Amino acid sequence: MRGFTSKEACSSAAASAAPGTRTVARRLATRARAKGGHDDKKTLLAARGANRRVGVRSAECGAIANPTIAGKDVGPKDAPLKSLFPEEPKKPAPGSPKVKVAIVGGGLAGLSTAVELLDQGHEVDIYEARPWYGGKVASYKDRDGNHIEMGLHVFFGCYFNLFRLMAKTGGLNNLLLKDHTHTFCNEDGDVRELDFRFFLNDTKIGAPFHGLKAFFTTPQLSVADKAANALALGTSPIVRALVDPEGGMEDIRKLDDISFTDWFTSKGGSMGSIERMWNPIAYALGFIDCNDISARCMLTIFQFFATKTDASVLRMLAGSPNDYLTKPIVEYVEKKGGRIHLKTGCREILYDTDEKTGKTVVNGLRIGGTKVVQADAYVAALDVPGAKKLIPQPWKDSMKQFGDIEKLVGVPVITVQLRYDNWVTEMQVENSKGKEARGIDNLLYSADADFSCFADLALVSPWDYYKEGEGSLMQCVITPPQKGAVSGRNYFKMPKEEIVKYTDEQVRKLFPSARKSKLLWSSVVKIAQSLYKEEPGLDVFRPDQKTPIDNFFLAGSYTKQDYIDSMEGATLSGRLCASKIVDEAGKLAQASKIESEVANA
Ligand SMILES: Cc1cc2nc3c(=O)[nH]c(=O)nc-3n(C[C@H](O)[C@H](O)[C@H](O)COP(=O)(O)OP(=O)(O)OC[C@H]3O[C@@H](n4cnc5c(N)ncnc54)[C@H](O)[C@@H]3O)c2cc1C
Repeated sequence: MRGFTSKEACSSAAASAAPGTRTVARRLATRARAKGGHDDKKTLLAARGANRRVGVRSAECGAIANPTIAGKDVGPKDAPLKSLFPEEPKKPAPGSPKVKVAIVGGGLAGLSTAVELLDQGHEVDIYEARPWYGGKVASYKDRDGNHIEMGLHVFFGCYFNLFRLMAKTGGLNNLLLKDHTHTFCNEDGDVRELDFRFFLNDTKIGAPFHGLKAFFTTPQLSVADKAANALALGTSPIVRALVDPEGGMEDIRKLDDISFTDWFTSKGGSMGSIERMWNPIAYALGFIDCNDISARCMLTIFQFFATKTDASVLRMLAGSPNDYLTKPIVEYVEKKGGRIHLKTGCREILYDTDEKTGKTVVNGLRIGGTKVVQADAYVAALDVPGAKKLIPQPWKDSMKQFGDIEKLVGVPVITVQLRYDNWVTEMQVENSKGKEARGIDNLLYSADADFSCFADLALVSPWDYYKEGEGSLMQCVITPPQKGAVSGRNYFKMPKEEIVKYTDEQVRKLFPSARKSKLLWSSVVKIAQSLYKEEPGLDVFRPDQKTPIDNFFLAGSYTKQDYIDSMEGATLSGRLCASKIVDEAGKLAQASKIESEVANA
């Protein structure tokens, strides 16, 4: 019936420790809120400590706490590949040229670009179309004070660039460590783990052995599927990556033309593993299934999981993305003199093309209605639909790098929040102490629902989402929303009430405790084009951050970088973009014609 089969004794310790400590954390956090939000630092810090204790207890019973995630310790030595963690920029020499940079887009990529440029002493303005910053990782409060998120965000242990950014801007302690397991929820409370916790005589056993242990012991796959899995992954570039990570990645890049299903089954992998394990993971990574996702995308992640012990550990924000992820970054930008202009979308890129040389130079951005702003360098830190719309058609027609962007598409996704009066993931877990109730404080996957990944925000991110007297706040990511993974329903066309009805029905199908619970509140966020669709053959069309136009650059998770479309990819793209601007600063300053911001009628 149920999971947690490996290490019952360990589950028992976690079960007895976690709810207790969580309750303390919740009470303290609630008290802090009651005392006027987040101003009562002492109480909040106490809550923070209580939450950390959940991680500490978990570590004692086998989950891997990552002691290197502590600001100063995050560095290239931890990154799986050189290409994933650019060198730290050198301190600018006195008198080195400074440039003024206009960044369009206030998502993580735009913010990351801004932080890097400001740290190098350059001047930055960010122009964001929406009334809030953060892009796809944004959240805002509705009229009743509920935090509405663009999507459920999970942090893998290999987010070295994002951890570096969060450490720099003071937000790293806002991440809560989860048990080192990946949890699959099947119908009727049948929860099964892929358990990376591996200790022999109290010695932590790391990569690749913890991964092998996880895959060979998981009850989510049959013995036959495990054997087929071993055959397929055992002949993959991951094996090369174990001794030669850069070489392994080279081989993985070559697998962009084939879907994960085609590659995996050609190597002897079974459809059983695809259906019960890899599809939910593919949906969580790229919002598409294994038939649609490229083998490169999946194997990139597997490589990190296989070669770095803590790459597969999950962390989640202590509260809403706005308060605990983007706000510290924005405050850092503003403290360093950067300016963020919200509700200030860029309508048009203004440029001149020399008829003789064919050379194009950007000379301004049309912002809002009629205002024009000028800078030495311009960055489009946009999502795929935003970039397609803003980049001038003549550029797409004449410069391949811009034309290629038209070949990329965004995938739709729907995020549903459901607030219950009870703890819906609470399970009767049987272990050496008997039966006890346990809520699941981690990211959850399911092959039995139209939402393939989800979490109880009241447990995983309690500082904003735990509410005294109420229960779970399930945040469910419906992928693919045009043909629900299990039901085939077209959610995108449905009104909100119907989406909520079907999502709630499926929560009840998965968790028996949900069947006794009352749905109190719900919200639905639809994004028609979110991540770029990582289907076979498209990686080659991702544009570099440097473009054929000397004073125009690109950033964004969809641009060329060795990570998948993600928060880490967006942050990395910002670092790459900033370093390319810094490299060109002398030329850009010399070529600059701007004197001040001009307003044109
Ligand atoms: C539902 C969901 C769940 C996700 N879960 C995870 C996860 O668990 N882990 C993970 O790592 N990643 C996750 N992601 C992916 C992650 O959120 C993105 O990869 C990342 O945030 C992209 O950042 P970006 O800055 O490149 O793009 P965006 O966040 O899209 O930012 C682009 C910005 O440009 C602005 N803009 C567009 N046009 C204009 C214009 N003309 N003028 C001014 N501004 C403009 C937009 O308003 C937006 O703010 C998830 C995404 C979604 C949608």
